[in-house]
Amino acid sequence: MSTSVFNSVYFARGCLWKDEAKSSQLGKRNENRLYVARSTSLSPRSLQIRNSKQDKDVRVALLGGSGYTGAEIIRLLANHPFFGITVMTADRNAGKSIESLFPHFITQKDLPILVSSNDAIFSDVDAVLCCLPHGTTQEIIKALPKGLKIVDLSADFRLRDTSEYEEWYGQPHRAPDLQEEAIYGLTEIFREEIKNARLVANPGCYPTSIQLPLVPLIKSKLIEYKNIIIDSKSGASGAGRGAKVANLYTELTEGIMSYGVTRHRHVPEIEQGLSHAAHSKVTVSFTPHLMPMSRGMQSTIYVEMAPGVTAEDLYQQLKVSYEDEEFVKLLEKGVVPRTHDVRGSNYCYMNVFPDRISGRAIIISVIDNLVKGASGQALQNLNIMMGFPENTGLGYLPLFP
Ligand SMILES: NC(=O)C1=CN([C@@H]2O[C@H](COP(=O)(O)OP(=O)(O)OC[C@H]3O[C@@H](n4cnc5c(N)ncnc54)[C@H](OP(=O)(O)O)[C@@H]3O)[C@@H](O)[C@H]2O)C=CC1
Ligand SMILES: CC(=O)N[C@@H](CCC(=O)OP(=O)(O)O)C(=O)O
Repeated sequence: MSTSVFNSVYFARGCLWKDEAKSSQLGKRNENRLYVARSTSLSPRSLQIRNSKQDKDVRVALLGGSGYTGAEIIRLLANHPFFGITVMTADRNAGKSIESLFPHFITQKDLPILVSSNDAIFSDVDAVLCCLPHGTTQEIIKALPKGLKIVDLSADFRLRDTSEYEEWYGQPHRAPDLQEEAIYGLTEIFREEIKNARLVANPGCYPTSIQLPLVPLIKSKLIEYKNIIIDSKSGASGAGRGAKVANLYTELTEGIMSYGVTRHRHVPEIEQGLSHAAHSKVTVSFTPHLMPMSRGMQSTIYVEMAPGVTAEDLYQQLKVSYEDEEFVKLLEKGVVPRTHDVRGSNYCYMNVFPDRISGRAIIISVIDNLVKGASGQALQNLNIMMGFPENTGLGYLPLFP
């Protein structure tokens, strides 16, 4: 296709050049247009998916590029027209190239070499995506130059009460001042606050799959705040790439395993979000399970409805709450959400079912733990913080089968 034909095809489809995109109403919700970077000569080379800064406007430092969520950021950013990775860190893997750790990135030759956090230089960086283990992140973010936009995927800035952090994470909070300014990044619920945030605490994967259906139902007082029972299941990538016996093939395959029973560290995060929605204390029973699959997450939630409320009322409320949302989808009545159907995408699919027991309902929600549960939601948030339409670069359809 010649350049002029290519351009006219794109213009005909309503695409904007990137400076038009930036000066249009930035951060506008559910903008479905496709944005393309300006390119004066469109050779096959210039059409290859690329990751480094090159023509891209926002220079991103990716901390923890050698982990699973870091790799997912790299995959998603390959198609992002405005964000390019200019700095990438690792710990044990510092000094290596990304393709030596992830051979599926062999085409991404222009990505920087992984360096240790101490050797990373942030002078030419606009934004930071922090994909490090919880407990390491507060010190590292504290030392970053002011003025950078930061999305932290770890749990280090999610709990507003620093004593609660200490109780559940077993160490004192090392950046309480930063905690005060951190905004909780459950995009569909805190979009307005995220727009002006400097530091966003990206939610945990379980809390994302649980709060998305429950927050609107709690806000509208359709369900009781007690007796909420949550049974969640995660693929093994949720535990990261580090070697652990529990993640060996032999330990995972042909079975499921409950863990963190009664004391999983996501409980305070889930209760914080639900209590904020209720304006009073909400407690939940939560049990996560490790499943023999690489990615995907399902939360099955059992609730007691307020007097006189039916499952149809819950369904209608979720329909209203999410009808304009691009990434949260209430399925047709009776259709069971499956992890298969969101795999590799930034979607959360959900549905509500009347329980056989009167007065109760069962809600099922599914996400991909690495996308809406981590890196996809992080990019959705960074898009908003940098003034781009929040779906930019996130137009991945689910990967099935
Ligand atoms: N996996 C998931 O589904 C989700 C994860 N999260 C959170 O995102 C964060 C990253 O998770 P994930 O990618 O799965 O984890 P991984 O274990 O796969 O990756 C961790 C990354 O951090 C680096 N790292 C490890 N220790 C240190 C340290 N002390 N100082 C600096 N860098 C270090 C690792 O480098 P190296 O490879 O060199 O050791 C690696 O790049 C975690 O906080 C996790 O809880 C949130 C939602 C979902
Ligand atoms: C399967 C598995 O191990 N999952 C992780 C949760 C992943 C996640 O969202 O955790 P963060 O709070 O660390 O971001 C866990 O249970 O600890």
